[in-house]
Amino acid sequence: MSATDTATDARLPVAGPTEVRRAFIRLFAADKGRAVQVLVLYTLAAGCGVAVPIFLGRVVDGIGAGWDVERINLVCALIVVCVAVQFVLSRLGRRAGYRFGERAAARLRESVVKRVLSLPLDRVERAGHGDLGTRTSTDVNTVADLLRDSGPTIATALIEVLVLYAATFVIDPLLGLCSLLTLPLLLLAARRYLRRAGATFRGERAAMSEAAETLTASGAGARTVAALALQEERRTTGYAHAETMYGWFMRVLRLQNEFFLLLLWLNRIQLVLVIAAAGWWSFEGAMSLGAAVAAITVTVRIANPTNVVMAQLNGFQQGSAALARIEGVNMIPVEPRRDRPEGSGLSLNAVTFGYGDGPDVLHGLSLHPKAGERLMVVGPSGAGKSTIARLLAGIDRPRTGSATLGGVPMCDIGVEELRRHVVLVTQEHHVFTATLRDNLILAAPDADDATLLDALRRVDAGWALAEGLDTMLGDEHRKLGTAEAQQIALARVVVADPDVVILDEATAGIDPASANNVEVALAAALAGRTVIAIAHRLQAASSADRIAVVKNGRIAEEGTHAELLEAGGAYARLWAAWQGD
Ligand SMILES: Nc1ncnc2c1ncn2[C@@H]1O[C@H](COP(=O)(O)OP(=O)(O)OP(=O)(O)O)[C@@H](O)[C@H]1O
Repeated sequence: MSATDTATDARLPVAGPTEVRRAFIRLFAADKGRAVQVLVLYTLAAGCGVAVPIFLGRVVDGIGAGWDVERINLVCALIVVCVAVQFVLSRLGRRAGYRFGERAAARLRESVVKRVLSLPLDRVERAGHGDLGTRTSTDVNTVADLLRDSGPTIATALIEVLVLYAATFVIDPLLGLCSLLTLPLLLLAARRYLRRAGATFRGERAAMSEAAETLTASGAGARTVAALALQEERRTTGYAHAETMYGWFMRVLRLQNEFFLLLLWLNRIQLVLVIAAAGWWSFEGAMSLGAAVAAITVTVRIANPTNVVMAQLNGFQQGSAALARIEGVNMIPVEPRRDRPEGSGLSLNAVTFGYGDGPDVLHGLSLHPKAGERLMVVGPSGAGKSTIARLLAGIDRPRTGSATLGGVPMCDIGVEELRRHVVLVTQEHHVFTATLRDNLILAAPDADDATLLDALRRVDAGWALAEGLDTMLGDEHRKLGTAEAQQIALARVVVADPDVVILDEATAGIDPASANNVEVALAAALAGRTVIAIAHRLQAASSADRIAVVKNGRIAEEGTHAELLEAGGAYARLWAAWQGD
């Protein structure tokens, strides 16, 4: 299988029409009261709107029948009242619709974030930041737009169309039938458009997602791209995705142009039919002039909301396509993780593991860190050290064998429970745009300021102590260097106070001299905990209780620094090479 195939397979699923329909129903059902309120307000507003041409027709007929001025004024006053009431009801409806949309969008946003957070980490990693990012931001915003703007607009216009058609029948049933003549064509055109638009919009969104993924990956891996001179390859891939995206945009535009031109013609044909019939019947005396005027005015007004409904179908299609992608996240099976460990003994028992469909990178490897020991895992690049760290932290599930905490398979333990016992610190650390206090307290929401300051002291973060816990961190505020951000990540671990800490090159971003200080301080802070340190630098190896040497996905040697030097094997060679460096 090619890399591209694997990348595509790793994409998150997209829900089908049934799931999307169910999701819409769920969103409406969650705020039924407000949805009904919006519907009632819009129907009453449309009723007031349609009364205007009917009263106008009465005035025309009344003048012919010799009504006095007072009577005419009274009906005109009624028309003014109808316009005013329609205005007020529409405003109230729009406001209620907006509130409904905002609340539904907020619920959707919360649920998708909650769901993403509950997904297995390896699944999230495989999906890629671009795809997940588009689903949790652009797609949620598109659905929010639909619920807040297009949704209420479609509802208003649809209700208005229905009321206007009903009014033509009330004025004259035959004219009502005339106005309905173009309706089958309109419905056929809309159905064809919706069918083609669904697939087109989904294609457009997927292309946008692919393009975003390429950009994000190129940006995130900029250093690797520069180091391996991959600029040309990334540019070509980027242009290819941009071209695909452009192709989809053009398809969308062509589809819309065809449809709206057809719509314009159908509107005109409908109006011509009604004017011709009303004119003919009124000249023949089969219909009053007032009824003809009212029917023509009503038909003229049908065109506008009909166009609004059709124009908003785009928003509806886009919203449905976006909701299909959001619901796709809900379709990823999440295995229940409810087991509780009995103790905090960590162990890898004859595990084999490989990434995705790739070959095994760990081959029947066993490792049993003892409680309270400082175990160092060393080995050449690509030997499998970080993979061991991921299995020990319960991020990945072994293909065979078992990774257990307190005798329970780690991937069956609830994530929150697991993190109370085992924390993995890598070189990837995130600083949130928030105060220093909020950044630290993430790990233990109940920790007081004294605990936080103590943790900062223990990781040698003098700068943080000097600036204070209220300092706002983030790119827009106090921007942290790599070393400072890493100290925050380490301080979080001290605050979290787990039984087992896995440090995967955790001090690699700090300059060697400072790293030593941080490591010494951290070792003191973590005294009594089980610490598994994965390191390239062998500097601290002599102080480890035990060293495990990994080679080609297997434990090649285990023992203390002195024992391994004496054995004269792989570790002795690594040590000699490192001393030489
Ligand atoms: N996400 C991944 N997808 C596919 N293969 C991977 C992935 N991560 C690591 N590998 C492969 O697994 C093997 C072990 O990698 P690992 O990162 O565990 O080694 P390591 O000893 O930590 O290396 P280093 O010291 O360079 O970080 C390597 O062959 C690597 O290419």
